[in-house]
Amino acid sequence: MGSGIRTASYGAQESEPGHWDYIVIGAGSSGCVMAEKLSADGKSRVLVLEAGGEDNFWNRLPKGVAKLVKDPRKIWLYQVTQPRETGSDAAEFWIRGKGVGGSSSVNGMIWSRGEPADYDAWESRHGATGWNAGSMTQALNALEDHADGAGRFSGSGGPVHVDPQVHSHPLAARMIEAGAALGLRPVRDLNAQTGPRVGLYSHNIKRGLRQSAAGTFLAPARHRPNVEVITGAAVQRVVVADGRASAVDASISGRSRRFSCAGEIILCTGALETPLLLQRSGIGDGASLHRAGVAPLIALPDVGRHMSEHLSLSMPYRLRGSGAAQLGVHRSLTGTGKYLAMLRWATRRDGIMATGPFEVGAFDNVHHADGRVDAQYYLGAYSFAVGSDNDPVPLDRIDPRPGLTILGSLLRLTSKGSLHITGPDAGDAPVIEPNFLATQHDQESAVALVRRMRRFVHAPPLGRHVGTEEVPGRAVASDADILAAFRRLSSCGLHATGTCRMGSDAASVVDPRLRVRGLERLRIVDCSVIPGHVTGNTNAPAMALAWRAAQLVLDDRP
Ligand SMILES: Cc1cc2nc3c(=O)[nH]c(=O)nc-3n(C[C@H](O)[C@H](O)[C@H](O)COP(=O)(O)OP(=O)(O)OC[C@H]3O[C@@H](n4cnc5c(N)ncnc54)[C@H](O)[C@@H]3O)c2cc1C
Repeated sequence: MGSGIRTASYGAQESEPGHWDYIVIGAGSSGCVMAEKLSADGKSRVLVLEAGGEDNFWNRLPKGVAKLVKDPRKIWLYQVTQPRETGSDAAEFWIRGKGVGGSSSVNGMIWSRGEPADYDAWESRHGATGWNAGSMTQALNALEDHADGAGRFSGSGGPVHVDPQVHSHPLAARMIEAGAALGLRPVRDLNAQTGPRVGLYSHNIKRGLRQSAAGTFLAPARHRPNVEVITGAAVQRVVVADGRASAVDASISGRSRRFSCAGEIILCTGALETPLLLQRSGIGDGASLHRAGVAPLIALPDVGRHMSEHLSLSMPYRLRGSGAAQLGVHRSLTGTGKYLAMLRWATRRDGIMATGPFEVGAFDNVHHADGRVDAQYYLGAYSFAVGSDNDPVPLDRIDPRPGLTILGSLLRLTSKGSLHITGPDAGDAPVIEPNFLATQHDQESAVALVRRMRRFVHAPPLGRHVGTEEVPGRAVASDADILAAFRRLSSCGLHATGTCRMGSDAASVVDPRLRVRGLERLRIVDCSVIPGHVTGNTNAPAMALAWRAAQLVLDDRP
């Protein structure tokens, strides 16, 4: 093996018959939107290849998220290779949704649109021509069927039902008042405003059921005669011939199959998998590919670089005082209360089981000098059994005692991470280096966030109910101690972006029409192309990105 290049162990290749105009790889938030939009006029044949399986009951029950995030059939587990502290073990795992709907089928269902200034920066700072507040607002509005109707930042009649008031509880009003006491603007709909604000989260939940990308977009599309969806099809690599993407090799039930494409191949495998899939296909940094035993075909060194994440710390508190037991939702999430809550959901499709992990949310500025939002809070009226890993939301370990959780996320970190393959096979574990808290700015932001969360929970009228802080604990008080605790106990925000960033510069991985540079007929449409910050959750932006991208693809149809 003098060249150092290993041949991936795909076994014998069987060619699949079929003449596809588009092959969409990955049926997640963006992939399902692409499949629906590209097939809608019936003129193109669309094949969707998804590594995971079909939805089940737990995907549809909103609180089913507790089971899903522990089920290896429903999630991908990516082991982070870089330890949080020098000398400690690398023990962190990142999860992503697996199966139709992708991460939208296992996520917290918080519908968060990001801020218009985020999208304007994609265009003005990152060269993503055409991607700005105007075009993304248009796409987001088109997606929505908002319970309050159409507005400047809401749509009506679209496929995704958005409800700004899914579920409330006795502590929620006090949480919102505490945020207001801190200077955050109390709002009915967190998406209708920008800037520091507090309110109930909007959710993509309809009549008590999760609205995943699979149910909303793929289900109607797959009944069309021009659409085929194959689940259990893990794509190993894109085949490049004569300067264009011509086919994909997928493993199905242990057999390797080749699917040829007459038109375009569209990667929608998410911000972690898409750069790895490109690298396995020989697209990336030449030296790094060579080290991994893959023959370099297209030199694109930024594949797998510039990874942004939202870094989060979950802080559980005990509730105190005589009325504490009535305030929290712990009784509906544990013991017999849980069964009663399930019964209520089964008969009325409402209550605590009909919502995600957190009801109350807020956006804040904790450190950036420009005053724009750089932090997000998630508040729940329960706490959980604390483990050494400080699992952010272990919904299977709810503490039966009254509690409260505030989870804070840093949204505009300046540290960038990377990921790359170590071998040619999909089974070769990648190297993942988030590089969290590498800059002074990010370190100061982490300390500011913890101090601000403490002020939040102790602000009136919430403060009088709040007792012991369980993580990191009141003894952690100096800046140095808070930073050390944050480094050790924080978790990724499940919002990775930027690993195949779009831009107008030659070093960007895709151009603003999302075409991979250096070859024809390969596009990327998922969170990996997002070039700048999203100051909020990433499901709605991923769907909006695909909504607009599908139109770009159709505009280029021969
Ligand atoms: C547990 C969790 C909770 C979250 N909570 C929220 C929330 O409340 N609100 C919010 O807005 N965002 C949330 N997010 C983030 C959001 O859901 C994701 O950012 C978004 O869904 C990503 O969309 P995507 O299309 O880029 O990728 P995904 O939706 O992850 O889709 C990728 C798809 O590709 C498939 N795939 C991967 N590799 C292959 C392969 N080799 N071959 C074939 N198929 C493959 C996967 O199985 C998956 O179906 C959460 C994410 C997670 C994981």
